[in-house]
Order: sequence, then structure tokens, then C-alpha cells
Amino acid sequence: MPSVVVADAQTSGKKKNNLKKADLAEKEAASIVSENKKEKKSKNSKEKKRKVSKITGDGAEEDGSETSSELGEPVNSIGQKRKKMKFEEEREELEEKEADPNAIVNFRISKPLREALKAKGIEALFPIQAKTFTMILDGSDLVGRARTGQGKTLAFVLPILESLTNGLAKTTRKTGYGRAPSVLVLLPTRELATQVFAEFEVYGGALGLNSCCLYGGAPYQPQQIQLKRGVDIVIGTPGRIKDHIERGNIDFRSLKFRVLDEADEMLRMGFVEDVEFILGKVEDARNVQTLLFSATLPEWVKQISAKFLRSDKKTVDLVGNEKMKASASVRHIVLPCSASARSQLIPDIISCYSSGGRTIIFTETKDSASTLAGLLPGARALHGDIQQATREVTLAGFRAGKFSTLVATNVAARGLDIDDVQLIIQCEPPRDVEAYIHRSGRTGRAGKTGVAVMLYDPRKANISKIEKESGVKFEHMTAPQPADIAKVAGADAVEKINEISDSVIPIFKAAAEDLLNSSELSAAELLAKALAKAAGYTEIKTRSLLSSMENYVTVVLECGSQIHSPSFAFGVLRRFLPEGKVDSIKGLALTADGRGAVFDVASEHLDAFLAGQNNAAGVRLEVVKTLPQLQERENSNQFRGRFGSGGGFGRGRGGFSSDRRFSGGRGRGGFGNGSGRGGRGGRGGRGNSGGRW
Ligand SMILES: Nc1ncnc2c1ncn2[C@@H]1O[C@H](COP(=O)(O)OP(=O)(O)OP(=O)(O)O)[C@@H](O)[C@H]1O
Repeated sequence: MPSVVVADAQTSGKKKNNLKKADLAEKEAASIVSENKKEKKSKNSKEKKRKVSKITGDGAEEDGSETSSELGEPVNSIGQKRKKMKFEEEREELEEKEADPNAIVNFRISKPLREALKAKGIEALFPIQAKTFTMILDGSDLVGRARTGQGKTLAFVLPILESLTNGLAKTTRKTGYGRAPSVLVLLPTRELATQVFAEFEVYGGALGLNSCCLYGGAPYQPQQIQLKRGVDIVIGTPGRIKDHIERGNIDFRSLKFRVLDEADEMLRMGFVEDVEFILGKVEDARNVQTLLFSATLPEWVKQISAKFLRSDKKTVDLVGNEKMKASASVRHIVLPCSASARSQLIPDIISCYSSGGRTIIFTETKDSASTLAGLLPGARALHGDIQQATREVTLAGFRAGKFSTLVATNVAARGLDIDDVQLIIQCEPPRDVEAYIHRSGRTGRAGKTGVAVMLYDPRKANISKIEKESGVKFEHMTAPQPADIAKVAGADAVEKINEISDSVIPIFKAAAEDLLNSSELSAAELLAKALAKAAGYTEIKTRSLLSSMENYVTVVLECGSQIHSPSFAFGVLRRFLPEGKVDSIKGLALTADGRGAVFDVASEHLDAFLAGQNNAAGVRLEVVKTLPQLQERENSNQFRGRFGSGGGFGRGRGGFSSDRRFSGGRGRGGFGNGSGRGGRGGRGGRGNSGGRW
């Protein structure tokens, strides 16, 4: 049977509002589901008629003992109440069915599972879940793709559990002490394995099924004991699962399901061998359903995965050929920033965009994650060189809100679902578009909104490549200015001053009067200084537009002719400035029209630069208030490998906005008193992610 490809119908490329896009995407996907449900709906209404007649007439006959109050004459008050309750329950259920085609009651989901979902506030399936549920329950192999945060985990958890307890896998499922597992779920990181394990614990637990989680960095013995006692569902990372297989601890003869979550990551080089080894241990794959899920499924993954799935597999792709591959409920912002300005800039980005919620910052290396976490107040690091126990404590603390900034490598890029992550900051563009999609997808989950800010060095990065590959339309912003942040802090300080008891006035009044009499400043000006001090400011720095460095200004150089290269621009500068001054500039980049070079100058040197131009005919230097369009490096460090491309400078893109919209409302909130950087322990066993991130 050919694969079924279902794409959500988000077709318009120019949608104004990300949130609307998300709604639309969901509605459209839901409408596909509703198409398929039409038939079911008509069945439902027939069923409704049947049920109502049963409740109002036939039921009484069947029961034979009582007459419900809906029919009139009460016979037995307990029986009457029971009937009434049943009637209410059934009516509610019918109403739910009518209201939402994706309502849980419209699916073959048994009562205990329905109740467990309800307890979690889940009343209806998300599109990827609705679209795949019956296919999986009816025995198909399946490749599932939906954008980040759209509920892919429950898309496999629910039908697997139903199949094991009420469906095809029920009769042959092994039970009792020492039973071999029925389900194997492979995930690329330990944190993700723990998260998916927690879902199986909740929903599988409601059905009497037990799970165990196997990952590196944790002791073997407890895992071994669990496997020996018998377990229904095994969840884990490939390295540790392979180890258990080699030690003879896992027997796959009773396996009914195998799942590759984050399938593309699982099948990357480095994982694929372990995955192949593990899947190869299933002797008769015809009796096993294989499911692959991810938000990103590059073509090469589809080819490799064909090996593991049956030829009549189904494909449900809610992203498909849509241009937009990343989360549509996230604001995607890019902001120029040099590496040395990051630690100064990031706290202000957090103030502007985190809405007081949690922030995850992604770095390219483990060292830079540790260093940055050490520099940011209340931040902690998470990466593969940190001991497993510390990693777990860190993540639990972040989830619990003990600190609100996590600085991580790609170890946290995939799958992590953490409440109230409002902001993602990527310190530099990642190497591949998948990483961008997954990192930015740690916010804006389950229909919520979020902001993803990517910092880049205009001299090195090629962001239009990511933009093109991901379908994201980046908002180009410049760094929030300290003055803007200070204004918000000033408003908070006013509130604080209003809260101060009048009892302080007699004590400080004499000093205030002395100050007023001795100063040339007005009362309002002096009060402004007092507010600044209360808000923690003794001076206001400026921030440049190009490298986002404090106390630098951005300047454009023009010389009346085309500037072909950065070295040409340096040559022009050397004509009228001393070598030392030229060397002190930061981040020179060429404008998109090739007529100018933009760079940052320390505020203290600005006068010397501006005066110097008088000594060079035809040269013009000017401070810029808005960053002009810049040329972009085509052949940057980013995207090496699969996305490598030709050399030279390409054309820059879209104008930069100096619009500094931000949510001043919730102020700087969010920094706790965390203990700074995470510890740097040993490499923690054979974890999969350890070596790379
Ligand atoms: N039907 C539902 N109704 C409400 N919330 C749901 C539903 N299904 C899942 N969720 C919630 O949505 C969030 C995102 O789900 P999940 O982590 O499975 O997303 P995902 O698609 O796997 O994302 P990623 O690609 O980033 O791994 C979770 O908090 C989950 O509890």
C-alpha cells in the first residue's frame, strides 16, 4: 500500500502574525481530520439517536427494574439517581463529540486513559495525534512529522498503550514476572528519555503497565534488576540499550512496538550504528510495529528509515512541503552581536523578551556554555561533560523554577518540554537548519507563543541560509539600548519609592534639603538621579548597532567609490588615521550596496575618527542610527558539511529594525540566586550525547 501523505494546509507565505499562523496551521490540520471524521460524525448522530432512545425507553426495558425520572414515574430513588448520572454522562459525551471532532471521546481511548488525560487537562487530541491514532492502533508502521511542540509524544504513547491493553497487541502481550518488554522507545538524549519515560509512567501507569528508563551515566544495576523483574515498556538512549543487549539483559522476542523519537537525530552518524544494531536484534520484524517521529525529517532520513519500516507504512506529515518548517507561534528575531559583547547583551535581551518567564540559551560548545553560565547571574549550564546526576538536578531545578536561565549545548535542543520557557537565545547560528528548528522550538509549545533570538556576527554568519531552509522570516533587530532598559527599571523604582514608609522622611529630609540647596540641578533632576540609583544605575552606556558592544558607536565609511573588500576599507582608514586607532575598531562589514563599510568605534575615540576625515579628500564618516543592509558571507563557518556552499560575499538581506519593542511590564524579573555554573564532572559513562555536546 502506498504511503499516505497528509500535509497541513498552511499555504499562504505572507501571514502577518505568527500566532494566527499557528492557529491556522492547527485549524487546517484539524480540518483534514474533520474531513475524515464526517463519516464518523454521521455515525455519531445515528449513535446519538440510538443512545437517546435507549436512555429514554429501551434502557428501561433492558434494565427491567426501574423507570428513570426522564420518563416520569420514579420507582426507586437510588436507581433513579444512577440512571440520571448515566444519562448526564452520556449526554456530556455526546455533546463533546459534537463540539470537537478531535475530542478524546471520538477515539478508541479507554476510560482509564481518558481519565488520565482529563486529569492533565487534555480533552482533545492535537492534529498529529488525531491523524495518526487510528492508523497506529490498527497496526500500521508510521512516519509522523509535525512542528515542534505539537504533541508528537502522546501521538505514539496513546495508541501504543491502547493497543497493548485493548487492541491488536493485547492477546499476545507478555505479562507476569520476568516478562520481556512489549515496547522499545529510543531517544537521542538522556533528558529526553527521562521526559518520555515520565509520560509512559503517567498514562501507562493508569492502565497497569510499567516502564523503565535506560540511559548512560546512571548505574547499571538498578536498570538490570528492573529488566529482570519484567517490564512492559523500555525507554532509553541507544548506547545504554546496546550495552544491556550485549550483557544479555534485554530480550526482544515479545516486542510489539519500536519507536524512534527524534528519528533524524537518532539516525545521524554516530547513532545510526547503535540504532541498527538494536533494531537488528528483533528477530521477526513482521510482528513489530515501527514508528518514527520528528519535527524534521530530511530526505536522507527517509531513505535510511525505509530499512526499518514495512513497505506499506503510513506517513503523516503535517509540515510536508510547507515553507515554514519551524514553529509558527514563535517570533524569530536575529540580532547582530560580537562574541565579546554577548555576556553584556544577554541580560538585557532577557529583560526585553522573556516576559519574566524562563530562558534557554544555546551555545555551540560545552566550554562556552559553562563560561557563559558563570557570567550570567542565576544561570546554570547543561551539557554532556557535566555529570549525569548534576544534569538531572539542574534540569529539575530549571523545571521547578529555582533558576530561570539555562545555558545549554544541543543536548537540550531536542524534544525538551519545559513549562513557561518564553525565550530562546542562540549565541550564534547553528550548523544546520534542523538545530535551528529544534532549538527555537523549545518555546511556543502546545499553542503558546514565545520568542527566539539568534545572535550573529555579520562578518561571519550566513543567516539567510537558515532563513531559506527553515522558511522563517527573521525580524532584524538591533540590541536593546541600556537607556531603554533603564527606563523600565526607573518605572519599577518609582513603584518601590511609593512603597517606602513615610517614617524615613524626617530622617532624610535635612540631607535632601542640603542637596537641593547646594546643587544647580532642579528638584526633579535630583530625584531622577535618586531613582537611577534606586534602579541600580550610576551611568547610562550606549550600545553599538553592529557588535552590540557597550560604549561603542556604529559608524559608516564612504569614499566615493565601490568598497570591494574589508581590506580595502581598512586601507582607506589608514590613509587618515594612526595604525593604533584603526586596529581598535570592531567588526567591519560592507553595506549591501557595496558603497560603504560599517564598523564600531569606542565612544572615547569617536571624535578622533570624525576629525580625521577632514584630512582625507572624498572620505566621509558618519555615526549611524539604524544599521544599513549588510553583505552576508556566503561561505561562513555555519552550515559546513551538508549545507556548505560557494565562497565570496552574497547580498545582504532585509533592513534592520531599530524598533525595540519589548515587554517592559514584567521588568528584569527572573534572575534567581543560583549558584552559577554547573559542575564539570566526568564524562558519565557511555551516554550518547556525552561526546558531541
Ligand atoms: N492533546 C493535547 N492537548 C493539550 N496539550 C497537549 C496535547 N498533547 C500534548 N500536549 C502538550 O503539548 C506539549 C508539547 O508536546 P510534545 O512535547 O509531545 O511536543 P513535540 O511535538 O514532541 O515537540 P518536539 O518536536 O519539540 O519534541 C506538552 O506539554 C504536552 O503535554
